[in-house]
Amino acid sequence: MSDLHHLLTLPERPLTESLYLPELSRFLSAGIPATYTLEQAAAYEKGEEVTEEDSNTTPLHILCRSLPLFDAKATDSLGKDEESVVLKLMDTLFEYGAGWNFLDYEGKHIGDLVLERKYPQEHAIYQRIVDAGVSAELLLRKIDGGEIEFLDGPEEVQDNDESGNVKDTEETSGDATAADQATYLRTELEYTEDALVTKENRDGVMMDWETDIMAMAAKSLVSTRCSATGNASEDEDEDEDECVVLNIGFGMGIIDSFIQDEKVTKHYICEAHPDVLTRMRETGWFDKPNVVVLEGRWQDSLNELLDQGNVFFDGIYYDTFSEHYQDMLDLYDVVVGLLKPEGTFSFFNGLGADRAICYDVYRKIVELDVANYGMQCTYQVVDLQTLPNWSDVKRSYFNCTRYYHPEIRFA
Ligand SMILES: C[S@@+](CC[C@H](N)C(=O)[O-])C[C@H]1O[C@@H](n2cnc3c(N)ncnc32)[C@H](O)[C@@H]1O
Repeated sequence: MSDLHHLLTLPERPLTESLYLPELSRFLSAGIPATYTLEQAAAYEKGEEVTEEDSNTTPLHILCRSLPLFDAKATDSLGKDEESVVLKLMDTLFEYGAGWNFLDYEGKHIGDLVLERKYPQEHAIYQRIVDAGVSAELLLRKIDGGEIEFLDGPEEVQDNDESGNVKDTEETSGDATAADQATYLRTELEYTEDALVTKENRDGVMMDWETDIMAMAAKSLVSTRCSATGNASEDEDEDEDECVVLNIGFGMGIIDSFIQDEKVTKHYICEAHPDVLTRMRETGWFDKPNVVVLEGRWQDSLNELLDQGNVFFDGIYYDTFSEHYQDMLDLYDVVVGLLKPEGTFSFFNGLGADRAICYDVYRKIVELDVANYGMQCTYQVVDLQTLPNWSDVKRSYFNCTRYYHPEIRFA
């Protein structure tokens, strides 16, 4: 282990600035990279080369792994002064270019390690990593000139990892359905008892563990205007009190059934996949008196509605498949044009949900992005009672125990 790495094992307590900070700065200003990994140090000692496949146990990993367990009552837990030293060490490492998104020799992210040491997600040390992630992602966007390579997952992608229902940005060999919309729309789908999957690859397009989330989302969409208890359509002034809702992505129709329970005046459903549209025909969705089905991709149908200029929504929900965060950014442009001033926009939030830290980074990114449109995003945080069972689908797309349900409204 190099001296830099040893320093970050926090060998001496209590942690003080004078004990740690000048020493760390000395190493880094002497040219040791803040990303210098244990693997590189080991290879150097043996006179070997580090291969690309090697893991990346960075100085930040060593620091996070070495934190005392968080326990407010324990005598050896971090005091406030020590916490501030740790934050300064992190700041220094980030200033010198430490990456926030590497996986160490156990496939762990620095965020995972802090949580493993029992620090709560609200803790300043964990939040420092979130902030680093947000800054890095926003910077990457600028550097890429708008080509967003957004949180494809940390540097090494494990089996079974995938970002959520903007359902992934990671392409895997021989399977582009989750990554490429055109491929997905040509792919045959199959409805099973509790899921909608791609027939050949068994990619989960929609699964019924999301039912409680869909119920909550349906309530949000009608929250400012109407609900089953206060049926707006029976009011005298139709225009004033009508409640018009749009759902983008039918899937298993779970949210649409909940929306129907709310007795909305008009319920638009936008769906692009031919197999799903067939299912909707077979199950009577085209015949429901208050349902308008917009066939085709939202990118086409919703722009037509915008051009029409006479349909506005109290609630808009977005939950598609094989789209990327860039698509959501495009959608914000449409949402601001179609949402009524007091309306609610929400979406299935699987953004970065293959890992708690990435999920927390996305949580903030969305807040910042919608703020650019004069909108505010608030989250209901829900402890998931039913965790997904991935045995029948190829890859999981949600690995967190808490769900952040977004409600976005004009501020
Ligand atoms: C995850 S499912 C939606 C599940 C739904 N929320 C439910 O409660 O069952 C995603 C759906 O979005 C549809 N979809 C994907 N891309 C789309 C697009 N660009 N426009 C419209 N629908 C799309 C898919 O065909 C699929 O039916």
